[in-house]
Amino acid sequence: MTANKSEVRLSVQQLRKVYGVGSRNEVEAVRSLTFDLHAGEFACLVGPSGSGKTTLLKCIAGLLDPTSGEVVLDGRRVAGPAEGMAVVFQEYSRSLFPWLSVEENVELPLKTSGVPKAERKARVSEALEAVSLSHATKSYPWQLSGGMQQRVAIARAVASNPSVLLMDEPFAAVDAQTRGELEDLVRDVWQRLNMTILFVTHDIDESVYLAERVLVLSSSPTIIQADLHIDLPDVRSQADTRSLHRFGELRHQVYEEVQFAKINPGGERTAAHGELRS
Ligand SMILES: Nc1ncnc2c1ncn2[C@@H]1O[C@H](COP(=O)(O)OP(=O)(O)OP(=O)(O)O)[C@@H](O)[C@H]1O
Repeated sequence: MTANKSEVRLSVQQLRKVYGVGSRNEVEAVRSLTFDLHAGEFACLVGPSGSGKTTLLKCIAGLLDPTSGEVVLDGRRVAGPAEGMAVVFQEYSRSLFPWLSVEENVELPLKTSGVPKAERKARVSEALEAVSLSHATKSYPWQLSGGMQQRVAIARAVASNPSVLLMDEPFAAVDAQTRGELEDLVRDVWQRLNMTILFVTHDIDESVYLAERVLVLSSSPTIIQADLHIDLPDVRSQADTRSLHRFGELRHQVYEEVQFAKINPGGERTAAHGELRS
């Protein structure tokens, strides 16, 4: 899908989510979240544990109804699992069917949505090539390493040609080296296929390395506490980018925001904390 960066792909407007409304166990998880994601953007969402990242992502994906506010994808209000959205979760082993081969796993959602066979084959092949798995199309998930399984899950999401790709801590369960490789792979896929990505992580370094923009969530009840532009060079590498002075500055800035978020539910700032830095 080609990206015109001025186009708003995803708009989250005053989204609020309260669990157990009216009950004794009522929890206001998300207070009021508003932000837009433009076509071709790569944004990371970070926040302390329990800050509502998963709740927000589920509301955006249409898997959970917000209490109020709305999510709009390509001009249409999201009111259930949205076709233009694909999600990659952390638990890759549970998201793949062990009795289907790699290519069958990637093809399945396209089959279900009635994409003609020739187009299906072309999209599966392009997606598997984008994640460097063209050599493993006939393998089964259980024959692959954890990192490779997650690449299959990414290929499946990419093959559906989504308007927005949502990723919920997708690399939290893999070892550090594989994680670095997958980070580079996602940036490569994002650039090659002109994707729009919203990536949730609790890892500050990962958010700075991956994104063009980092949204920091406050503690629950959640708001967007900071919206930071990541002005690192477009071409990134694990060794060089992470040793840039600017990388350290940005990491420090995000770290401070997350520390502030931990002790200030709702993201309220006193005059001493100053204005939001963005
Ligand atoms: N089904 C639920 N019922 C009631 N409260 C819930 C439910 N799911 C989440 N919460 C509460 O909503 C708040 C936000 O939770 P959520 O899991 O969205 O945060 P998170 O940032 O994804 O957490 P983590 O980083 O630990 O995965 C927490 O206070 C949590 O206890």
